[in-house]
Amino acid sequence: MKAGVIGAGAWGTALAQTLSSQGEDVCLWALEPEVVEAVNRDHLNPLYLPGIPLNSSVRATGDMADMADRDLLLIVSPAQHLRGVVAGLPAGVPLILCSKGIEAGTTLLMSEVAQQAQPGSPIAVLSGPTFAHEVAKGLPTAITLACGDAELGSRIAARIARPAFRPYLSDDIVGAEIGGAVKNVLAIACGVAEGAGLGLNARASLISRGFAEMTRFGLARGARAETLSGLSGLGDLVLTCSSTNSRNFSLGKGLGEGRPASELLANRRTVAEGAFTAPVLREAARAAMVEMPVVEAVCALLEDAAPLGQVIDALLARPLRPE
Ligand SMILES: NC(=O)c1ccc[n+]([C@@H]2O[C@H](COP(=O)([O-])OP(=O)(O)OC[C@H]3O[C@@H](n4cnc5c(N)ncnc54)[C@H](O)[C@@H]3O)[C@@H](O)[C@H]2O)c1
Ligand SMILES: O=P(O)(O)OC[C@H](O)CO
Repeated sequence: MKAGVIGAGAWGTALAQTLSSQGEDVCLWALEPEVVEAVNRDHLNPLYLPGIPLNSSVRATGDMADMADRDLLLIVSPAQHLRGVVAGLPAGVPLILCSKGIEAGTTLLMSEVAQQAQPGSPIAVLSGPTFAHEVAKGLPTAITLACGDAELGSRIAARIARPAFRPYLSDDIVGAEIGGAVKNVLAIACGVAEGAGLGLNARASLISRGFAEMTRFGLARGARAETLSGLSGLGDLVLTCSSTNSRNFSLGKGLGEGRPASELLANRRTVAEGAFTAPVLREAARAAMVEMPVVEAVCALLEDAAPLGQVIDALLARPLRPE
């Protein structure tokens, strides 16, 4: 069993560590030569997953040609780079998409992008409440594995499951992807509430009303409600909206403290996907005639389109409506 992991950020490295824990031969592709060197020489990834000793069986490469002999590929690049990354892979190998986002310019989900970039490759989606450093330490984690082909999905679930890493199988790829993409934007909103000192009632309201937005949008794009209320939707929403361990929540916290988005996003090495997803989600929601006021508010703050107080007041002044 030879798996390839494409992308050696925090999540790709954590997945490589988890997979390699039970004899899987794992090759990790990294963009940065210093990451390749550190993984192979020191069994560490200080750039993206500092302080976690990696299994010596995790081998890193900077050469995509090394993926030619892999029979399973996990794609863990930032969402906006997924198309380019997938296009360079060998054809016909099952792809597990682990990135959370919607493609700018096309409003396509990652599975739709991957199908265009590698039309012959079977696709699954892995998404759920999974802080990378916790998974890498072997802490208990449950996650959704969505695959349209039930037999392939079962085989992949059995192959990636570990004693403390439990995939739950679904056939709703769209639902799993929409949960993961939308929760990042809502986590920015919850971070804003934290940074602006709006209190825990406000956070709970944002999670709950945000979930209503996620559900409206998901249903409009063909997702199933039970997927959105599962690990990859509500589960990940709760995780990401509750902790500064989340890059998206932290970004929002900075916005809530009054720091400009341009400063918070400049020169960052790690990815806060919600910042890229927010305007694309707004565009897709408007096209589908789905109201997403929390998402619209996050966009206004990211674009510095209105002062924080005005954005908060506008949300609070929306017409009263039934729940
Ligand atoms: N970190 C987590 O806990 C976690 C958990 C689940 C899912 N995810 C998702 O996984 C994806 C990757 O996130 P991460 O946390 O591993 O990344 P990260 O923030 O730790 O690292 C950034 C990654 O982007 C890569 N990158 C930068 N420029 C690139 C380019 N031009 N082409 C290809 N890759 C490029 C870097 O090499 C690095 O792998 C995101 O979509 C994220 O939402 C992350
Ligand atoms: O740090 P974040 O906000 O990118 O969240 C990481 C994962 O998506 C949590 O499931």
